[in-house]
Amino acid sequence: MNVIECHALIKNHGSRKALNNLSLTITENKITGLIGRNGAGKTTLLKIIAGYWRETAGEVKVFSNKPFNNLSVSANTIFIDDQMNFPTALTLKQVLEEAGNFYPNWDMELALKLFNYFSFDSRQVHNNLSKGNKSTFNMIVGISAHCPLTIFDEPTTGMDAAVRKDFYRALLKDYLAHPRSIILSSHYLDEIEDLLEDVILIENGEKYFHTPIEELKETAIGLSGDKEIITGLVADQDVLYRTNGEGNHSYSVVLKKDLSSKQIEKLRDSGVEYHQYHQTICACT
Ligand SMILES: Nc1ncnc2c1ncn2[C@@H]1O[C@H](COP(=O)(O)OP(=O)(O)OP(=O)(O)O)[C@@H](O)[C@H]1O
Repeated sequence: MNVIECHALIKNHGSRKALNNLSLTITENKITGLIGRNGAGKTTLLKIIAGYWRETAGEVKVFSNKPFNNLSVSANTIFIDDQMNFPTALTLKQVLEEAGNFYPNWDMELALKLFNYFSFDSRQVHNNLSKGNKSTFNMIVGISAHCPLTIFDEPTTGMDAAVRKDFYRALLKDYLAHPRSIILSSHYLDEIEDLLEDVILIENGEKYFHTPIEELKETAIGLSGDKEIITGLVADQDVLYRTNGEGNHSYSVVLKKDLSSKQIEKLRDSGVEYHQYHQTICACT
């Protein structure tokens, strides 16, 4: 079943085009990574999918409904980011208790387990938490809600490396027990690649590729350097993504990995940089 369908989606923020004719389909019960550099349009896309923002043009369907201001979509969706606010009069523990009234699949046992594991104090209030602890608490809400569509927009802001690792482990463990549709946006594919089934790369509001992660791992390499040399080298290759910065030496491509060792040697001799796929994508940030 398709959980999300976007067709020719456009979103303008004033004169700025944040999404530009973007089409994609996400099927149910998958963890999908949404990758792109700053300003690529990730948050805009996710807020439209979550029903917070209305598209300028094109079509978006979530659970077969237009998501903007739609009660059925919001009952089945949770959107976690670092701007989340909770009532200031409630302690963290009370927030977890109240969440059970909002989310029909709320797993209080899991919420309390994670709450204790990450050493939260039940009397604390959300407003007074550090940036990293806010993200950690938000993530506990996001996982424990067991929403059919769970969206994490840059969920690890401020978390240190150990907590990020624990979060990804907790998310994967819970997803395996309770499969659902999860979208995880990040600048860093290498950090989340072990969780993902599919990856979507967007750039300048457009989709560059949407592919199973295993396929990407097996088949992709990145090249960057002189545009003319690279264009000549990849003329007969299956290019997944290309970006054309300013000047001759900022051209990058991600392509299917069927270069011979001779070709790779030639690349290095000609000054073209050769990377594993994720290093090139991460370098976009
Ligand atoms: N509320 C807004 N008003 C005006 N412009 C906006 C607004 N939100 C986003 N934009 C613009 O839309 C474009 C896409 O921004 P968006 O936040 O969706 O990108 P992103 O990929 O999530 O970036 P980041 O990784 O930095 O969070 C950017 O050019 C941004 O400046």
